[in-house]
This record gives sequence, C-alpha cells and structure tokens, in this order.
Amino acid sequence: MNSPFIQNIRKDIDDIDAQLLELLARRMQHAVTIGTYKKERGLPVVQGNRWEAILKEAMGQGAEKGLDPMFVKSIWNTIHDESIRIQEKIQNK
Ligand SMILES: C=C(O[C@@H]1C=C(C(=O)O)C=C[C@H]1O)C(=O)O
Repeated sequence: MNSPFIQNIRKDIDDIDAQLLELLARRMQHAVTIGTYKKERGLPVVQGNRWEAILKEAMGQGAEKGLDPMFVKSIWNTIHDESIRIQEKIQNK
C-alpha cells in the first residue's frame, strides 16, 4: 500500500484537500462580511433566488466535469448551511 505510485497520488490528494480548506475558509470569510452588511441594513440572511442560481450553475458545471449532480448538490447545500449559520450568528449578536 506504500508504493511510489500510491504515495504520489496521496500527495496530490493532500494538496487538493489543503486547497479545498483554503477556499472554504475564504468563502466563509465572505459570509462574515456579507452577514455584517446585511445585519447593518436589516436584510434577510437567506436569498433563495441567488442560492438557486448558484446551485443550478454548480450542478451544471459539475456534470460537465463528470461529477454526479446529487454529489455536488449535497456539498453545496452543506456549504450554504454553514454560510447561513455564520450569518445568523452575526444577526443574533
Ligand atoms: C452569501 C449570501 O447569503 C446566503 C448565502 C449564500 C452563499 O453562501 O452563497 C447565498 C445566498 C444567501 O442565501 C448572499 O446573500 O450572497
């Protein structure tokens, strides 16, 4: 299980995971910024139309890259849930 072949692939997987974490952290920083903006102006956290457009786009783009749309939907909904959780925490401060 420790052949150079597998080691190589695992190195790439580790790099990809690090990039995913970096991007998720960046995305959630935007949730903090936009959540603060919304709180200051009394705007609702959840924006259904915007979210539906993001999800549709991601599922379509994912399918073009060979990803199962249900897999993409599940990940994106988890990301949205966290974005909402962060913004609601700001609302309730
Ligand atoms: C970030 C926003 O707030 C919510 C979270 C979204 C997201 O994480 O992509 C999108 C729409 C909203 O439901 C926004 O309004 O753009």
